[in-house]
Amino acid sequence: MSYPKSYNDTSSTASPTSPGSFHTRLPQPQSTTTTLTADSSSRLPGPRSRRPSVLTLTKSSAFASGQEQRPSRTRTVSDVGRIESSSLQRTRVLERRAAAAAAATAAEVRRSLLVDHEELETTDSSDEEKNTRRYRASAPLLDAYGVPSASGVKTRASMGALKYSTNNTVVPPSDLNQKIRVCVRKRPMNKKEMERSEKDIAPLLNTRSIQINEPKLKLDLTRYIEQHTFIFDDVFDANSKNTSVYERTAFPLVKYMFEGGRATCFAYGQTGSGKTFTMLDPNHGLYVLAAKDIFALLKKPENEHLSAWIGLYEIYQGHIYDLLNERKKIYAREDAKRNVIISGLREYPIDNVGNLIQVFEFGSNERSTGSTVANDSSSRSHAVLQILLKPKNNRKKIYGKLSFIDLAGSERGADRGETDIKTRMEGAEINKSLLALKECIRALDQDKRHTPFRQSQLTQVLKDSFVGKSRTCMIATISPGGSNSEHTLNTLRYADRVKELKGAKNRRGPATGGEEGEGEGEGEVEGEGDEDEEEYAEMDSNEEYYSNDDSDILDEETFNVEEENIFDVDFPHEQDALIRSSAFASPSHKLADSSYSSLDHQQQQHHQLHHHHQQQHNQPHTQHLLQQQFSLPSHHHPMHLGDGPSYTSPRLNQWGSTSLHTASAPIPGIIQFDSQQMEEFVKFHRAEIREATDCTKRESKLVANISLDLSSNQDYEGSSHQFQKYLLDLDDILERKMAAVEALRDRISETVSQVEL
Ligand SMILES: Nc1ncnc2c1ncn2[C@@H]1O[C@H](COP(=O)(O)OP(=O)(O)OP(=O)(O)O)[C@@H](O)[C@H]1O
Repeated sequence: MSYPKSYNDTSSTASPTSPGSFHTRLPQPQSTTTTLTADSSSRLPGPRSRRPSVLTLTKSSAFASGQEQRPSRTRTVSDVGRIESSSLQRTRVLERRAAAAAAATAAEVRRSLLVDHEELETTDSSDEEKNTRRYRASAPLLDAYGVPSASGVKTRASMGALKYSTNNTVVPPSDLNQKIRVCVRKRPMNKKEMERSEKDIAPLLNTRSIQINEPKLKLDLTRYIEQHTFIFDDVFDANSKNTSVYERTAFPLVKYMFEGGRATCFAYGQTGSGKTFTMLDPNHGLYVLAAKDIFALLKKPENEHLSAWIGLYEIYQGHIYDLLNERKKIYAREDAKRNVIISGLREYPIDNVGNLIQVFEFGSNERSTGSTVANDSSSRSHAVLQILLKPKNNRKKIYGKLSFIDLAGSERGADRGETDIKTRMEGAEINKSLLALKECIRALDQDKRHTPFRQSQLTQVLKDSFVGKSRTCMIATISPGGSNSEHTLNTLRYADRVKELKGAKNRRGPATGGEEGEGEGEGEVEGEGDEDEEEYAEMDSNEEYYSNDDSDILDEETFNVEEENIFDVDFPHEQDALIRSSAFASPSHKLADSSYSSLDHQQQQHHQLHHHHQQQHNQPHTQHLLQQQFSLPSHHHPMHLGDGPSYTSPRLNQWGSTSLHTASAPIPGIIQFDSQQMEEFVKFHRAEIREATDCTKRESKLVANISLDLSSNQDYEGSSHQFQKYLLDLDDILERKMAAVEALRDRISETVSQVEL
């Protein structure tokens, strides 16, 4: 097992068993202390002295070498007590100093781990000996409990970055009323794993953090362990019962449902990691425990007007099938108030747990399962059990809703042992929908204006669990065995990405409502159109924007397609100004299209930039024009500001005092750009960056999709067709990108040509 560098550093100076190791762990003084003697040590002021270890060594070595020149005196009986008490005192002083020094060292370690990111980053790659994963510099600052402080979150804070400090620390329980909670459940070792004598690689550090000891192999085939530590809202150990998992996951959602909310509890994880066991086990799955509470709550006088209904369906290969109605194919649609309705879904009124279990068991026999390497009865579909609360006098109205989702396994096709096309297609579809789900949760947690519900059937049917008055609890299930380490890490990273965005949200300031996460435009009552709903419609017409991705293929670390663009964030007003600007639409670049004003801004920009591209052959080449314009003696060239007088630098006037040059006092050879001209150029440049960035995003999605298609499509003709389409799309994107760059270059020449030298 390896430890973070700083830990090693602090403990490596002496073997724990060596004499004086207690002292030698203390920070060493800069200078040597050979002049110190035992006598002088006792005169040292306590708090400032940090030299006991050296003192001890110095003293003994001095005695040993006979250099000590103290006058000898015979010990008397009266000395005994004095000596003992002084040595006791000295021991106490040393202990106090050691404790203070250890605390200082720990603080130093903590600081170096959490604050000095640069140092961490640089040691990361080189420090192979430590074999401990370093995390991104975006790690949040931690409070005393190792929990990120809201103010300290710098960027997209990875909860996984909370490291090292969590070991054996008591952490406060997380808030049960958060809009999104992410928990982890570890299952016990199964028979096969025990037979293989696999090690448990996922020890819990406390109730909220878990460590993964990933077995790795160096190039020279030496084995080593890489440690990863994650923090979540709750982490449940292998011996946790479903009841304790329920208390902190689904139970708060049940209460919320009775407040009129829509809630979703879903399990995500590798095949065989315990999703079905956790969610839908007929004896003690969370849905059974929830049902008990729901029926108990329904008996309360204040809920007498409500009744419970259940529906059970699966999403398989992008289609929805009613499991309580002979797998009839059904469809998701929206009602007039934009509530998601599973049209044709058979719902059963239920008033006791026995009935519920009976109905559920009947339905789950219909579910699509298959055998995988890891699980003999693996779910090949997402199963959704929805419990609706409806007013007794109005069956059509939904008061509250709780969905339990048992997702299909999250691992890669190859790992599922998918050999035939059907199974591979299933796997591809599963991966797409899981990525879509993650994107929706992210968008939800960030209160993004657009949530990509249309990306998959899964997110589409869950839309109303995401918008408005909604809450979500994700339970990431993991297997503890070493053979699953890669999947376990993938699962935890997926969960971590969902969780980490809470940091981004918190950074924008606390919620203003009574409950956490409900202050930002939430709390709408059932059926009321909210902002998200309106935007949902808006995004419907723009499906192209949300192409499908596959989490195994799209490298999100490298390119996060949902990341905010700093250029949009910092200067949101500029785009409008740019479009309205007459300078932007200069005669040569105005759109001939009469529908110009009805195009959205992005399209307008695209058209303008594209138009530039088409016109480039009629225009003098930028470089040529620049050469013409800037064909000045070198000391007058604007690129050689150091050689000539600086436009803004202070200059001595005739009386020897300094004066600033202004535009009204032109300097020979320096182009006098109009301030408006400069501003507009910068805006244009920003537009070009946006366009290029958008193109790059599209490229990234395109390559993700083709990778997915190629890996899941075994039909040669189909693949060629997909590939051809990919090439055409790529060509379009590249043309747009080049048009943007060319337009910018044209703009440079245009700007330069408009000024007088
Ligand atoms: N916490 C647990 N305690 C005891 N047994 C468990 C636990 N979790 C899972 N198991 C057992 O592990 C096996 C696999 O679990 P389960 O079928 O729930 O996995 P899964 O994640 O739903 O798999 P798939 O994605 O393939 O459907 C089952 O036999 C189940 O009883």
